[in-house]
Amino acid sequence: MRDYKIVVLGAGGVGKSSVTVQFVQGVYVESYDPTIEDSYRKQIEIDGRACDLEILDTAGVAQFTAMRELYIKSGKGFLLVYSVTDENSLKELLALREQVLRIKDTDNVPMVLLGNKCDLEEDRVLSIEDGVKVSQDWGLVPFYETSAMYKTNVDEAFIDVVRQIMRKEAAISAEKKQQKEQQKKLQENTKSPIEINGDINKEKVSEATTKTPRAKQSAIDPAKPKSQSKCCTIM
Ligand SMILES: Nc1nc2c(ncn2[C@@H]2O[C@H](COP(=O)(O)OP(=O)(O)OP(=O)(O)O)[C@@H](O)[C@H]2O)c(=O)[nH]1
Repeated sequence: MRDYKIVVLGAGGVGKSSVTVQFVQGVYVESYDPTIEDSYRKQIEIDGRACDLEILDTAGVAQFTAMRELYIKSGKGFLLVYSVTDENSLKELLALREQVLRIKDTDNVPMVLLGNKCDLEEDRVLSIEDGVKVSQDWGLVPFYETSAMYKTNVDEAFIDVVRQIMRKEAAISAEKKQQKEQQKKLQENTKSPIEINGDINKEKVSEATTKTPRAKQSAIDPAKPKSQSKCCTIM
């Protein structure tokens, strides 16, 4: 079973805990209790592979965000959550994504963008198009409008990020394998024929052995031309 560490990030009150608890336990948390840090585990089969997910529900409110950098360092995949009822929560995500890319030191980080509370149509201030626009600006990061309350797109979002991690890990191990093979080929090519082929080795050794006396002879025979003696010395 493989381990997948997923980190849920976003502003305070957007529904990070609700989305996480709905995915892990299948229940909706109505009350609001600002998170400091909660860790959940869930075992799930994705594409025929058993996965052990460790999900870190992080703090959104400013006074609890000191540990964020550490969470990001340890995370393999990220759920970036905003609320469709809160314009600022989407703006906050822009800075959060930058922080993730900076800490990970790559643009290729498994992540999904979640516009949560999509059931609250009357309070909505951000449209689907607003989310799509951000997803496009981020290089087509998968985007889901979710409702933790109705479990809309919640499983889909988590499974998407795990699949991204799987693809990334597969690509990295394929690249490592290719590099090893290239290195092996390079080493073989730089070896002399004597080292590569045992038979050649024997042949060369016996040839060299049988030729050595002649070489010595020609070297001490002043009657032989110089070019011939050089040839024998090389062997
Ligand atoms: N209608 C509706 N309410 C939601 C949804 N998701 C969360 N809520 C409510 O929004 C409030 C905040 O949800 P939380 O899940 O605690 O938010 P959070 O992002 O974890 O908040 P912090 O821990 O402070 O960062 C709670 O009262 C939830 O019941 C949703 O999809 N629809």
